[in-house]
Amino acid sequence: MPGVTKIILLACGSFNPITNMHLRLFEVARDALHATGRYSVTEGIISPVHDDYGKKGLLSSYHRNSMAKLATETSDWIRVDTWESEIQTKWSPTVTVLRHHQNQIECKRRRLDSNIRSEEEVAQIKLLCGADLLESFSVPDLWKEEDKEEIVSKFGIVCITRSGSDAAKFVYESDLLSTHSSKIELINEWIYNEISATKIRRALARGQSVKYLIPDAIIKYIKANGLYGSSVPVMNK
Ligand SMILES: Nc1ncnc2c1ncn2[C@@H]1O[C@H](COP(=O)(O)OP(=O)(O)OP(=O)(O)O)[C@@H](O)[C@H]1O
Ligand SMILES: O=C(O)c1ccc[n+]([C@@H]2O[C@H](COP(=O)([O-])O)[C@@H](O)[C@H]2O)c1
Repeated sequence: MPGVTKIILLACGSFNPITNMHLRLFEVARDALHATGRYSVTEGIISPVHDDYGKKGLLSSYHRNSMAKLATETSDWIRVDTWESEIQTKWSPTVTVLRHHQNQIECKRRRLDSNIRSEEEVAQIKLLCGADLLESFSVPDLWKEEDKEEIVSKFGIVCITRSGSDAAKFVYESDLLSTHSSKIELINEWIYNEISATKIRRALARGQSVKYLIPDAIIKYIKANGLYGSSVPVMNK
């Protein structure tokens, strides 16, 4: 459609484990982007971080990817991509992951070129994140300046505002982000909740229920593999 930009949303993170909140980010983003009439979201990609990221308590990418794949089984547009966590031999900066996926799209298009009308535009990868990830841009020495610049100016960011954060103020106060504010979509999640992977891990370690917070298939996987300090309940043995 003329004037409508095709978008692929890429979410990077630990996904340790993936929660309903992570999946919800994609749905909220797609609805809001479509409502603008300017974008068509064609795909969502979840890219769990490499084990070398070294965050405390980070489970192996094997398990994190398996759970994310189970969680996306019922989606017809969100998928898990393991290039970052399994093909790479070390942690990759987020800009490298974005570049990889943009290249993939462009290579695929070249392969299909004869079947595609030349004026048809190629889909653009955008970083999908929560406000906490955007706000981590201000943590000293965490992100390289040139990476932040490339992420926001070349790819663009779709940020879902998490309760208690003030993403608009954060963009205003950052020279880099406000210069490129046309490349940043801030989307309000009105039906917000406080599900976080940290709280899920904590509940599991305490033997508390996480039903309705993460998909049932993942609860089953976690229990079956004894992850996060959970154990198989006696009656289910
Ligand atoms: N409740 C939430 N609202 C909005 N965005 C969220 C929320 N929870 C996570 N995200 C976003 O999901 C993406 C991946 O999250 P990630 O797994 O790294 O963090 P997390 O769920 O906060 O995990 P942890 O609790 O282990 O730090 C990030 O962009 C993060 O900002
Ligand atoms: O590219 C960077 O410099 C960079 C710096 C800090 C974090 N990231 C990415 O941001 C994500 C943060 O995940 P988490 O679980 O620490 O919130 C993860 O995918 C990291 O690879 C990326």
